[in-house]
Amino acid sequence: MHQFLGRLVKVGSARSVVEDVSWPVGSTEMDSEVEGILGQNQERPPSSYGSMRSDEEEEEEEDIIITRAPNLPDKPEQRSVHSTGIQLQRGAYTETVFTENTGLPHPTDGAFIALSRPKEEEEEDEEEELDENVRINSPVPPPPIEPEDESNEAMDDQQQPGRLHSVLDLPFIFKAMQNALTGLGQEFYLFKSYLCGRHKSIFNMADLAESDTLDVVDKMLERFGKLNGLHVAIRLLESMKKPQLAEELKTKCKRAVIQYELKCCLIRRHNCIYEGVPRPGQQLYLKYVYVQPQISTQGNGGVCPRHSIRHSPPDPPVEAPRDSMVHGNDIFRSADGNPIRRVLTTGVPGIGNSVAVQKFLLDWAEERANLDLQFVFPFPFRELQSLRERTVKENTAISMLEMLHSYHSETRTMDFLGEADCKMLFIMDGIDIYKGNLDFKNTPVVSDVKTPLPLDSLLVNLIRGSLLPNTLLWLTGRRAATTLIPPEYIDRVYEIQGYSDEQKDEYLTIRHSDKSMAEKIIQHTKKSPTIYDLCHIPFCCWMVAVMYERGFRGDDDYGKEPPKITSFFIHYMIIQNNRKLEKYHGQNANTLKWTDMDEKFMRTLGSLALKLLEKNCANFYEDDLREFDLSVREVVSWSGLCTELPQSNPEDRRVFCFTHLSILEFIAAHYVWLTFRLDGRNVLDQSHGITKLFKERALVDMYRKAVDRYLSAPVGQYDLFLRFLCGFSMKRNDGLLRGLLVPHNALPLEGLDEVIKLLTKKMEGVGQEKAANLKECLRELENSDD
Ligand SMILES: Nc1ncnc2c1ncn2[C@@H]1O[C@H](COP(=O)(O)OP(=O)(O)OP(=O)(O)O)[C@@H](O)[C@H]1O
Repeated sequence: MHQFLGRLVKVGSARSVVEDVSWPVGSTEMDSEVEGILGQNQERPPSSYGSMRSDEEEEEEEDIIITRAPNLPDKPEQRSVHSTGIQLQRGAYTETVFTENTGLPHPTDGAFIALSRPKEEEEEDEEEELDENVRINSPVPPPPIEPEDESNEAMDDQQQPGRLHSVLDLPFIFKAMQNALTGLGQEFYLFKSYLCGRHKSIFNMADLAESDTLDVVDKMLERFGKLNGLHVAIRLLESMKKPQLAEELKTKCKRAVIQYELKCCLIRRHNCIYEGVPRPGQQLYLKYVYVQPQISTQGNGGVCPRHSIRHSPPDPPVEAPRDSMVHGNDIFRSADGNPIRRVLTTGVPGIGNSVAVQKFLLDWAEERANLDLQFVFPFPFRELQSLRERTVKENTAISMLEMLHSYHSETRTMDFLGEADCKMLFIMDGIDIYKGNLDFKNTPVVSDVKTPLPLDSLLVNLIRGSLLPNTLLWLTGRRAATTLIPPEYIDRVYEIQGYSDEQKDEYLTIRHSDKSMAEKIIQHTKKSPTIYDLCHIPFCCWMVAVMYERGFRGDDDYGKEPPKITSFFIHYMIIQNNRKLEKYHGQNANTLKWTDMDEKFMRTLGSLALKLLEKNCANFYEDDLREFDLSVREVVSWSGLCTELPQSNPEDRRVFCFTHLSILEFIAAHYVWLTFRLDGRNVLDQSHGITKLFKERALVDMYRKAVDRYLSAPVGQYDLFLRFLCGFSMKRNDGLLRGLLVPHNALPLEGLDEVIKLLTKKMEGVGQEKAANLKECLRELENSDD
C-alpha cells in the first residue's frame, strides 16, 4: 500500500478543464501499474483523439453524433452512433416508404416527427405543409412548443420547464436544409454521391437514387440527428465548393451551428473523468463510474451524523430530510414554475461538486436533459484564477465578451448574446480556488459586455446580474468560500449530501466490471463501519475502490481481517494536503513538496482537535481559530479536512467542524503522535516543571497516558483516538509519513514491545467493550499489509 501512496502523493497532473482531451499513447511504469487495476476491468477511452488521423478525416468519418436519447439505460449507457433518436414518418408519401422500410432502429424515446398528411393535400406547397404538420414529441424536457407570438417567447424561455427556441427546433432546421439542397439544382445528385461516399455505413447510392430533397433531408436528420445532420449538410456543401449555400445555411441556423460546436467540444472534454487524484492516462468514461449523489435543498452541512463507536456524539449533525432531495439535472427547475437564475451547490470536500458539473454538462451536450438551455458554458474558477493572476501581473482588464471569446471560441459569431431569447447558463465551479476580492458593496455597476474591467469587478457584475442579466449562473464551492457571495445574489442553494449506503454499494459495484471483485471490496469495506461511514463522501468511495482492489490483487490472504483504519485515514490526510498544495498554493501536481508550513499547520490543527476532544465538542468557531492562530481560509476552505455548517440566521456566528467526527479524532491522535515522534514530547502529560523534565521519553509512557485517558473517559471519546494513536506507530504507517512530516532519516521507533505488553495487560479486568477496543488497538499496531 505504501507504493500506492507514493503514487497518490507524488504523481498526477491535474488537467485543465478547457484543455482538449488527448489520450496518451505511451505507457509509463506508473501507467502499467494502475493499468493493472483499471485496465483489466474497465473499458478505457479510445485513443482516437490522439491518433495520427487528420482532423478532416476524423470530422468526415467520425463527426460526433449528438443524439437525443433520454431514456437510455444508465449503466452502461448503450448508444449506437447511428441511432439518431429522430424519426420521421411521412406515411402518405413515396419518400416515407423508404424511411419506414430502412429497418434502422427507431427508438421510441427519441424526438419524433410525425408528418402524416392527408392525400388530398399532397399538391399543396411543401414548406407550408411542414410548418403545419410537423409535430415534435420529446420526453425530456417536455415537448418544445411553437411560440404563439414572438413577444411571449422571451418570457417563456425563462420559465420552467423550458421550450426550444424556434430557430433551434427541428422544423426550422429541416426547412433550412431543404432550401439549401433545393438551391443545388442539377447538382443535387452530386450532393447525394458525396453523402454516400463520406458516410458509407449510413447511406448508399441505391437507396438515395430516387430521393428528392425532402427525402434526403428527412433521412439525414433521421440518421444523423438534428444538429449533426445540419453539420454534415454544411460540410458537404463546402466540399462541393458551394460556399455561398453553405454560408447561407450556417447563417440561417447560426444558433444550431454554434450549439453543435459547443456540444462537440463539451463531449470531448467531459466524457471522461480523472478520478480522485488525477494521474496521466488514468481517465475513465464518466458513465462507468458516475452514481447520482443525494442533493438537498435543505442541507445541514452534509456531515455524516453516524459514528461507528460513539452512540451519542457531540453536536450531532442533522440529516437533510428525504423529501428535500432533487436530481442533479433539475437544479434550475422550481416546483412553482418561478425562474431560478442563480444557483449555488456546496458540500464537504470531495463530495462531488465538480463531478456533478461534469455530468450536467455531458447530459446537456448529449441531449439527455435541459434541452431548453441554448448554450451552457463552463468557467471553472481554476481557469479564472489563472486568468486573474495574468491580468493582475500585466495590469490589464478584460471585457465580458473577451472572456467569453477566449474560453469559448464558438461564441465569436454570437451576435445575439445577451438577448432575452438567448437562454444561456454559465457554470462556475470551485469558488474556493478563486483568490480575488469579490467586493459586492463597492464595485461599480457595469452592464456593457464590451467594457474592459478588472476580473474581480467583472465577476461581481456577472453574479449581481448587471452583466448579461438573462444568463443563468451555477456556482459551486466549499461552503466557507461561498459565503463571499451575499445571500441576495443566490436564488437557490443546494447541498450535495453524498452517498447513501445503497449508493456506496452501487458505486463500488459499477466501478468494477469484475463483479466478484466488487463484492469482495464491498464486504471488506463493510467490516470497518468507520471507513464505510466515511464513504458517504464519493472521494472516499474512490479511495476504497482503488486501495482495496490493489490489496485483493496483490495478496491471496488479503481481506481475511477487517481493514485497518489508520492507514486509510493517513492516506486521506496526505491526499487532502496534496490537493491543497496543488489547488490553492499553486504547486505542480508532479512535484509536490511539503514544507515546514505543512508540518506547523498539521500540528496546530491537531492541537485544536485535541482540545475539542478533551472538551467533547465537535464544532468550533472563529474564536477557536484565532486562539490557535489559524485562518478560516486555511482550515475550512482549503485543508479538505474541515467544513462550515450553515447558519440559521445571517447574524449567527460561523460554525465549523471536521468533515467527520472520526477525522477530528484522527487529527488529534496524529498531533499527539507527531509531537512525540519529532520532539520526544508527550502532550498528554499534563504534569509540570521539574517532574516533567526528568520523565523518561519512552514511547510506552506516551501510550500509558493515552490508555489512562481512554479508560477514564466518560463518553468514549478516546476509543478511536487510541486506535489511531497505536496505528501511527505501525512500521508501515510510520513509513507513509516519512519525507512528508517525518524526516527520511528519522530513527526507527523503539519500544513497541513494551507498548504491546501495556495494551495486553490493560485488557485484563476492563469491561468487554473496552477490551475489544484495546484488541483493535493491538491490531492497528501489527505490521501487516493494508
Ligand atoms: N457522482 C459521482 N460519481 C462517481 N464518482 C464521484 C462522484 N462524485 C465524486 N466522485 C469521486 O470523488 C472525486 C472528487 O469529486 P469532486 O472533485 O467532484 O469533488 P468536489 O466536491 O469538487 O471536491 P473538492 O472541493 O475537494 O474539489 C472525483 O474525482 C470522483 O472520483
